[in-house]
Amino acid sequence: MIRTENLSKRFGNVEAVKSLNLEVAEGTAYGFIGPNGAGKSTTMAILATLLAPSEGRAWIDGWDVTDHPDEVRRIIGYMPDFFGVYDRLTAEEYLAFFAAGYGIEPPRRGEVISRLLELVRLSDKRDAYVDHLSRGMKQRLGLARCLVHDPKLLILDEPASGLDPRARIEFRSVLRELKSMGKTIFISSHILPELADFCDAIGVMDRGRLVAAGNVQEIMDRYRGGRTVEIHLLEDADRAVKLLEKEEGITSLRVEERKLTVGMEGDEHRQAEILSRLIAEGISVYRFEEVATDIEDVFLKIAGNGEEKGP
Ligand SMILES: Nc1ncnc2c1ncn2[C@@H]1O[C@H](COP(=O)(O)OP(=O)(O)OP(=O)(O)O)[C@@H](O)[C@H]1O
Repeated sequence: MIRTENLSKRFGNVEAVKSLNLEVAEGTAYGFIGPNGAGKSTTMAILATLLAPSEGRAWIDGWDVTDHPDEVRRIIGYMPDFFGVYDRLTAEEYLAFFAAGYGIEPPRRGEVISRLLELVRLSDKRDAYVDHLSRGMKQRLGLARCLVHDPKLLILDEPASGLDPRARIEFRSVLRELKSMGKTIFISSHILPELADFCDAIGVMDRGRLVAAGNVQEIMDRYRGGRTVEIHLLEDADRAVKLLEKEEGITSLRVEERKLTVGMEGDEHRQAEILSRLIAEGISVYRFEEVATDIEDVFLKIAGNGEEKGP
């Protein structure tokens, strides 16, 4: 559904996207992950035919985005990271405006709008002014707007950013429904866990490059390395930190008040050794346990090593 070949975009001296080779199969929910400035929005705007690439090519469902923008626009629904919502319109009028823009004839508009409002769970807000809607509702209305022409592919740029947990869950459940309808969903976020359990595949961008791509589990296995242990203390972390900093094979150390999250090489014997050192030092440990590696840590590892790893 999406393919790019050496896709690049420069803004003056800034190389926002560097030789990107991406493939997204039809029907996939694909998470496009990366920190701020990684090049996600730029890539999405090129795929949405709103920006011209500096080099390389991109195809949507076989259509070249540069040569066939009209065909591409019929296939995609694009939700940018910021969009206006025409405050003086009701939800229904807002969608009617876009339905008209997409050439949906007036007799069909009412039905299309009802169906969309139901899908995004806003049927009861049909007559509400858009500026009276909560942020989560506005986002869902924005999603409905990019569905008016029943596109096969959705390109959603950080749709969940700024939403509270409940609004995120609601948004995600609408996305699940769209996925079950067979839509291909290309969605970006700078937070991997937010997408990991929803997406079939992910691509991680860092400084314009795709540094990892594949199914979530494969990527986790490839980059996990080592183990993570949580150590809970009855005292301030200073003494424990000093001790751990001298130990070999400690790959990361995060302190949150009296809890330490320690990335380390080695197996359970090594963990036992560390625990006995802490105890021998008189440090009051009341919990010491291995935890599943945080998916966010894996992401930071990938993104942090981006330049070296290559696609
Ligand atoms: N119109 C523009 N003019 C100049 N530089 C730009 C423009 N658009 C993007 N950039 C630069 O290109 C790089 C990639 O930006 P982009 O917005 O694509 O990243 P992103 O991964 O979407 O980040 P964010 O999550 O912050 O939106 C950044 O360095 C950005 O400053």
